[in-house]
Amino acid sequence: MQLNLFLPQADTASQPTFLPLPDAEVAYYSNWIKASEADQLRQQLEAELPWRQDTIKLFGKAVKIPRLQSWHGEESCVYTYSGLTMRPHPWHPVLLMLKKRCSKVTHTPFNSALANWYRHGQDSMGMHADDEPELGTEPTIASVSLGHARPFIFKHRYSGEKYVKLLEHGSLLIMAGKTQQYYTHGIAKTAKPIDGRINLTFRYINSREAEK
Ligand SMILES: O=C(O)CCC(=O)C(=O)O
Ligand SMILES: [Fe+2]
Repeated sequence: MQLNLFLPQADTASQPTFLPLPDAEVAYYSNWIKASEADQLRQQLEAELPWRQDTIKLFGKAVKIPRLQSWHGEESCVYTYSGLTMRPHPWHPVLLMLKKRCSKVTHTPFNSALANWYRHGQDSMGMHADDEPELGTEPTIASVSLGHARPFIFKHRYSGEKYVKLLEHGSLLIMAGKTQQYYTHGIAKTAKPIDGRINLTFRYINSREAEK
């Protein structure tokens, strides 16, 4: 049913690849944004978003998360993540432009975006699913990557099977359907001396759910 989300659009530069993940719906567009524009967007977001390094509680201890983050969207989009409640910053023009482009591809609305800046190979994101109640049961999440390509790891929650997809500069990854119910995902650290990467995940937050 949801596969029509991914019908090729006349105005998108690339055609999607559907990842061979049982129980999930994931589409990948490489070169979704052409390299010269992606370079410029990355520079602008690095310079202009109000980046911060948050602290979360892990086994009762305060730990700095290994990356910088910035949360944007409509005022009602308060988001709770690893026990951290984030109030959104207003939309940045680049985020608003990309949000509209993502909605065109997915035919779904987005009202918020989480920006993550992996400054180097030691920045990472632990395995998790974007399955908070405020995202709904089958969220469509659009993930735009800018900068050094990093392997994105999927792990099936029941079979344990892993699948790795390299998320390239200017790419778009769409996760939909039961992807969050059946898989966790994350970005591992690497000892390689690599350049930074920004990832943007566009989401739809149902603020009524968040209050329950
Ligand atoms: O950096 C990425 O590609 C993953 C980001 C992610 O999983 C998230 O923001 O929830
Ligand atoms: Fe995620």
